[in-house]
Amino acid sequence: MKYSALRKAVLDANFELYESGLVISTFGNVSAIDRQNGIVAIKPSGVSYKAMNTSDIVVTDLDGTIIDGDMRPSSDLDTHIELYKSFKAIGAVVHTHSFYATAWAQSGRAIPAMGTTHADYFNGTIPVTRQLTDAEIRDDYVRNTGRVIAEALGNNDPLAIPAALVNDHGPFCWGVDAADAVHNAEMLEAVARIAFHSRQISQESLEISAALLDRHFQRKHGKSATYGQPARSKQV
Ligand SMILES: O=C(CO)[C@@H](O)[C@H](O)COP(=O)(O)O
Repeated sequence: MKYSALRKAVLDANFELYESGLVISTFGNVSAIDRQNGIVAIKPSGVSYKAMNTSDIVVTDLDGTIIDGDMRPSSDLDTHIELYKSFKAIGAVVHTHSFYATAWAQSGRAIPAMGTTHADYFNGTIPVTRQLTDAEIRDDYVRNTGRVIAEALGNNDPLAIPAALVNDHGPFCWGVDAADAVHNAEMLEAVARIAFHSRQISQESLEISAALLDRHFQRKHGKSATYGQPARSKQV
């Protein structure tokens, strides 16, 4: 089978996503990009995770044209492709409807860095996008979803804040490869849950100091990492 290594990595990441409990039914999807060959491998649309196998993973070019595979690619393909074009350092994209992150997204609220758990994985506020206009929903909706994510990240390093909450919809995460992107989706859901309950307890919006944010993020992902952690921003 062609593109078997990329397909297998994407299949395994989709299985991990399902086993993590971040998705139910056919919600969500994982893709990865091979930038050298200009191809994307993505979950097929509407297929049960339990029934998926390597040959079901659909391979497209960066225009979204299917180059190998018998099934329809995920309905979110154009969002994934838009993120690959906007964020050159990422190697994979994950979309979920995980409960807490989706609740923050549907509420139109960004998740501020309320504590060190957040700071360990996200170097600042996890942004929420603006709502799409009726025209953006009518024309090129899926690609426009990717555009408002890139807009919400602004000048932030996408590997330092590897997630965004799409208003009215749900979270998109990314990483250097499919396993990293799924891990970031798991960390996002944990942070979203802690943030929800922290705000319920405190009845106000909390935010840690820039010094504490930087200390925690840098010690896990910065150049001075002492734990031998791979630098998250390795190029793909
Ligand atoms: O966001 C949505 C639906 O709201 C989609 O992500 C579905 O959750 C999964 O669609 P497929 O990947 O099966 O096409």
